[in-house]
Amino acid sequence: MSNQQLKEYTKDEVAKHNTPDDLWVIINAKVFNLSRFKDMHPGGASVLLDEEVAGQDATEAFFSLHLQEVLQRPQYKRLQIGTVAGDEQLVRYRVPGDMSNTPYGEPTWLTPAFKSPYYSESHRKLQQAMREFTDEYVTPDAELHEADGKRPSQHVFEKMAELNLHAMRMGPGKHLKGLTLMNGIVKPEEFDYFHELVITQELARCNGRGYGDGLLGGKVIGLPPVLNFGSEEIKQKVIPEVFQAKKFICLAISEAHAGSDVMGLQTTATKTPDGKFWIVNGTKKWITNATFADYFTTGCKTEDGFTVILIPRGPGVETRPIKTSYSASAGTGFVSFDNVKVPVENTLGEEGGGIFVILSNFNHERWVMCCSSARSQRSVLDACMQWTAQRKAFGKPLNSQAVIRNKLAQMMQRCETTQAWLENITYQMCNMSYKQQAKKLAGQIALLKSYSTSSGQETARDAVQLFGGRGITQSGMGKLIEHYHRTVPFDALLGGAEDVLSDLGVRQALRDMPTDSRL
Ligand code: HEM
Repeated sequence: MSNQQLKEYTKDEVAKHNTPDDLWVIINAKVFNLSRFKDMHPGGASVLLDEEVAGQDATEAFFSLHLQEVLQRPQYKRLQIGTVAGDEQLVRYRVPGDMSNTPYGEPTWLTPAFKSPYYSESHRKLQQAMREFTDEYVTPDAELHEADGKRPSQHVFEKMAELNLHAMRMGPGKHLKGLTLMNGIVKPEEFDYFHELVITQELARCNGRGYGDGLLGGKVIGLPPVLNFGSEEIKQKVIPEVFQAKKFICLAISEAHAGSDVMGLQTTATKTPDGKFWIVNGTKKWITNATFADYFTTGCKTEDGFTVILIPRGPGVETRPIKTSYSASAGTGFVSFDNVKVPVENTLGEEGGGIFVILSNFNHERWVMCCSSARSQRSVLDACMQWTAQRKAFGKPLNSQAVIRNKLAQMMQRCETTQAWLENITYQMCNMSYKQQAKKLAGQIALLKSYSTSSGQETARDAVQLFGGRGITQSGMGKLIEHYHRTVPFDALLGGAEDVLSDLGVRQALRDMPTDSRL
């Protein structure tokens, strides 16, 4: 019901409705009739009958105990019967596309009065469009399927396909040629890594970690070997199907036997005597999107070493879900290949050259993870800033305590450091060839990823302390914190474990140590 259709009441009129059978309250300048709802109220009837609540303005009490989204739910919106004459809303309701007005709630480039050399008008326009798109289509679907474990809805995949988001998430390149990107906001030839950063960071705001990976995380890592190393025939068939969300693809590398140690893999591919087919045998574990994938970009041991082969779902390919501590919406699965016959034309890159195919993919994958990790941490900081301002303990807001402010300080430092380093690396990526990136940035990206995920885990731990019991509760005011704290280890493991990445960063630096320098 719009405000125009709602009746206006004075505060005195509302105050007369303060009995169990006739119970009204004012919340944010709106009048609610809770007479029938009180017995179904999850917080109990007694709190609503309190003399400071029944018939009174309960705005402060309400917002100290509920997320504002509660009032947007249709079943509760219906309880609203009127507005209060002359009363202003105390709390601003968020609408799709809104920017946070909390200090540090957005990266500096999106904060009024701050400037950045990295972003142009098209980045800013894309950011606004992505924010609206995420709020309107992605977040509601994430809320639903993070909880029920079903894969993201086909209509979301299709909406993303219409805007060519699946193509844009593969980064800049020839694959964008001729496509209309986000209704023409960005031209294919101007699309750069900052546009991709914007897309990744805005999608990360859906705050569904498992769902977010379900939203074609498998494609982001499984399709590049096809794009960069597939035959023309394979590319022409597979890429359009995947970009249009008609088919799904995943990367099948890790096994029960080996994860970061790619050369330790045991899945084998042997050629048929006529040399026309591969016969693939083996198993893969923790494969994102496996349960609904149509194609598996698979690492195999071959006669010449390690080879990557594109395996379509078919006879001999089985997948089953693996229950992990994030949502089954990610489609995390166990894959078995049992005498699977695949044409040799499905080989991606050189036979025996698989390690190059996989390694060239790692930088981009890890950088994407840094983008989303930086943004998720910021959403947590935003929530902590709001919570510690509105939550009162011992008669004062939490943020009036120095020990609380110290936790906020550290969160701000981690967020700003991660984003600034990320933007610097992104700028270098925009100015280096793919080959140069592999040579010069592998170490930087590895170090940033391990920094952002270890700092993310510290932020998660601190945020739980700030939210108390709500930080370990899956509904209500701390649900974002509970979710982040439970799922942040996925950032820290997927794409390379922290210790492995830190070590990689240092080893890359040592490789370039001059032999002629002395202290
Ligand atoms: C339109 C009016 C209201 C609606 C629709 C509503 C709805 C809800 C819902 C959905 C929850 C569960 C939230 C969760 O999952 O944690 C809840 C909890 C609660 N509500 Fe309300 N409520 C309303 C008004 C009020 C008011 C005026 C008070 C007064 C102080 C109140 C006090 C509480 C309390 C104490 C809880 C438990 C909070 C917790 O466990 O953290 N509610 N309410």
